[in-house]
Amino acid sequence: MPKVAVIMGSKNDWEYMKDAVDILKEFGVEVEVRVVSAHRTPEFMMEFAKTASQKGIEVIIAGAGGAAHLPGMTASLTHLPVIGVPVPSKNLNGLDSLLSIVQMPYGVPVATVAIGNSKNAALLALRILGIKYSEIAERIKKFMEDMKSEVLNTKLP
Ligand SMILES: Nc1c(C(=O)O)ncn1[C@@H]1O[C@H](COP(=O)(O)O)[C@@H](O)[C@H]1O
Repeated sequence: MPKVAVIMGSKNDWEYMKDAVDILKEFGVEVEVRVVSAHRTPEFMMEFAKTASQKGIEVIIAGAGGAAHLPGMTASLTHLPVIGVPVPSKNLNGLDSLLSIVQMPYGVPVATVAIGNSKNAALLALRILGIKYSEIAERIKKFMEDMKSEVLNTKLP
């Protein structure tokens, strides 16, 4: 069974990260969900990132707000693909989170989605898994077809 980790810097990020977990589960993916913080639990973050692959995790989605170091630090400690979700912050509405996550130096990529868009993080993780798991690729294709039909059949007043 494919396995994805969804980690976040604080329990307060859950409201933004929940959608990713729901979508992954809907597609039959096993999800490990945890609060992990590069700032508040640095040793645990290191252990989590270093052992993720051995535990069968294939993609990591990391959400964080403000000085959002979690996705980048995680990516520096594992070869697995890391998708960063900039969580909306109180004072700067997530622009700080976005810039913290997206501006990674050469050699340590983090695939960054839009502010608060954990749904796209899940869909990107599924596309990555689809390379290995053909049933997931087929479901993503169907999802795209359904979305297309919905848009084409939209009736405006
Ligand atoms: N950005 C990070 C990291 C990290 O990057 O390691 N750890 C916590 N945080 C963020 O701090 C914000 C406020 O957290 P609290 O609401 O718990 O004070 C959250 O959005 C969290 O992601």
